[in-house]
Amino acid sequence: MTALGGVNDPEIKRPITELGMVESVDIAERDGAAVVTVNALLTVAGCPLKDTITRDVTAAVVALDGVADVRVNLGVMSSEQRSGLHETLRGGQAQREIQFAQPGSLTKVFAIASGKGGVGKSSVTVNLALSLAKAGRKVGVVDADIYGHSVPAMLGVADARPTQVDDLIMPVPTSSGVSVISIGMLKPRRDQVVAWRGPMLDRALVQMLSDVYWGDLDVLLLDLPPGTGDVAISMGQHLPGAEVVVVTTPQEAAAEVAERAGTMASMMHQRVVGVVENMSYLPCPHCTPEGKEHRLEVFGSGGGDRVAQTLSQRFGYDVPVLGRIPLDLSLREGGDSGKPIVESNPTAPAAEALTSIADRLDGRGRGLAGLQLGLTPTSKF
Ligand SMILES: Nc1ncnc2c1ncn2[C@@H]1O[C@H](COP(=O)(O)OP(=O)(O)OP(=O)(O)O)[C@@H](O)[C@H]1O
Repeated sequence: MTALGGVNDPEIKRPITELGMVESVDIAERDGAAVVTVNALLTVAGCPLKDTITRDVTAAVVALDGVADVRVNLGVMSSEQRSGLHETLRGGQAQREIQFAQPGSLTKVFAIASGKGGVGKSSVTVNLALSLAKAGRKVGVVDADIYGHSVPAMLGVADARPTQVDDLIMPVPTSSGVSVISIGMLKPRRDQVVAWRGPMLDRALVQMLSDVYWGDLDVLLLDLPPGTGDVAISMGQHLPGAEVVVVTTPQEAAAEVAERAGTMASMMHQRVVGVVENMSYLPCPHCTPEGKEHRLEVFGSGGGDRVAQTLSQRFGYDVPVLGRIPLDLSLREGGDSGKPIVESNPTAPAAEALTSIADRLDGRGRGLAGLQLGLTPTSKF
């Protein structure tokens, strides 16, 4: 049981022994060595991660002295056992609440916003998530982009559906350790259009934040839809402590709408922590390394600086440019193949720029500067 205590459920990320997933362990003797049979219980029938659980249980037990063979039998929890698990995970709380909005929450929440679509917001989100995970942080991603919801594909789990234990949803684990839930996973069919009005979108966002068992995360990243619509308003209401990163391209027209996205965050009393300029330039493929690098400014220049300056002036605190990411073929390819560039080509300049932005975000302490505290003056008696 001690050895099995080192095996985590891949979705819940807690020891299977704590979750009531080990029904029994039988030890028989064969030629002076032990043959161990572990009867484990899956949360739901057809759990997509049963192979991972079998492999991890086998590895943990076979490593023990004197064990010759391990057999793993998988059963499924009864509804009472599932209710017990549900109770354990909810920590006795019956009430649905957003853990990240609680005053004592230690999870840093960053919403990745943009004015217009296609500027690379989702690519930035997944690469920041992976960089932070590589730095040892426990990271969750909420893909709230109702138009694109491209995050699962970029993380290599395009067709995954989350496991549900009663009314609790498990985020989908990825090979990089990042857990993800996407608005696309809440639709009955993948090709269905999200044609929802504000209240429905609000419910979907709340569901992704409160009905999903996120565990203890260090960082939660939200990929917002482009623009200043319903999801951004809901996010502001439900996660007032979230900090916002604005993604833009260098182009004037993109910068102008990005400023509006940043201003929207401030209207919702959220702090804008900085601007990421994506598709900043294309390193000229014909220039030799000894010469000064020639940069092709495919989308013009100055957008990131412009957004940073305007927002700094408007809010009265420093909104820096957190980094500039060049155009890079391997960034696009990494997104398409489910292996983001910080993992597939970490020494590429675009990957290094993304890693350094993640480091800057990671280094940020929690502060109250620039935040409205929502205090209401009371009259003196
Ligand atoms: N720096 C870059 N170099 C090369 N390709 C990039 C870069 N940034 C993003 N792309 C590519 O541009 C396309 C759009 O990027 P992405 O989906 O991340 O944008 P988005 O802002 O999230 O879009 P939407 O809001 O429409 O979902 C993708 O194919 C992505 O791979």
